[in-house]
Amino acid sequence: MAVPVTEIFSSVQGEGLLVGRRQIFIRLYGCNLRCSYCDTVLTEEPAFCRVETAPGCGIFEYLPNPLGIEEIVKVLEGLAVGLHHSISLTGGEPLLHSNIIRELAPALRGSRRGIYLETNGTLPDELSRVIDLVDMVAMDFKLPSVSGLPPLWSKHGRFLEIAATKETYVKVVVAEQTPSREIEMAAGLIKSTAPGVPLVIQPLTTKGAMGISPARLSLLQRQALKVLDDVRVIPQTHKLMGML
Ligand SMILES: C[S@@+](CC[C@H](N)C(=O)[O-])C[C@H]1O[C@@H](n2cnc3c(N)ncnc32)[C@H](O)[C@@H]1O
Ligand SMILES: Nc1nc2[nH]cc(C(=O)O)c2c(=O)[nH]1
Ligand code: SF4
Ligand SMILES: [Mg+2]
Repeated sequence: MAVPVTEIFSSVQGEGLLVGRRQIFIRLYGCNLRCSYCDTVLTEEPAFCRVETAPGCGIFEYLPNPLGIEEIVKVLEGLAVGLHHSISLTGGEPLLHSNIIRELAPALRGSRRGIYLETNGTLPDELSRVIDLVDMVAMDFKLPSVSGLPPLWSKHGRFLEIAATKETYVKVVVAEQTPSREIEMAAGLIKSTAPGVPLVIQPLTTKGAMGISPARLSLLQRQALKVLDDVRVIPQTHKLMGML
């Protein structure tokens, strides 16, 4: 199986409910969306996958794309997979490659808690093909005010129904211009679909700084707490630490 991979590295999960956990990140190439704020997406498939030779050293080796599954497993062994909480499948949008994940996931053994899928929450049919093979799902709801995308609520709703059969949470990236009604929509959709699922409000990061004032952030959390029990505000902590 040929896997187009942007990078593989060992780091500390910087976002969401698993913040602080050690993970190996496998970043698959390609995305079905173009969020205006995206810190990651590439327009062209990279000729090489970069692999940090030791965590945090900033020195990379380059493996020609696409990679084979055995090659990925060897990289994981080199990164001491057994010391890691979990393996993050991210991107881009990893679910663009649901057929690859069906072969790859069973080979990704040796972490302590299995596979963590980081996804934009818009490809429910693809999720249903791999949900039995992953252990945790971190899904975004894309808010039009920040993403610049059209509303995606019905896709997010169908996706959350499937994700909620596993350990999951919803993340929304917010900025100063995010209106209360978008947070209310997000909270309301969780409440009506899978009411126990936590909501993480993640401030937009631009040029290393937060794209929202403390007052606005606090207001958005209070709005969501009127609807849901578990609403947390967590910034992108890996960027504060200068980690990958
Ligand atoms: C790069 S995406 C990859 C996974 C998937 N495509 C998605 O959007 O969830 C990982 C996470 O980073 C978030 N993100 C990307 N750029 C960001 C930024 N500038 N500030 C805050 N969060 C950002 C996304 O919203 C998403 O939650
Ligand atoms: N440390 C760290 N944590 C992360 N959480 C989500 C990330 C992503 O880009 O998917 C990410 C990332 O790129 N690095
Ligand atoms: S869905 Fe994720 S990877 Fe794709 S553009 Fe949006 S933030 Fe970037
Ligand atoms: Mg990232």
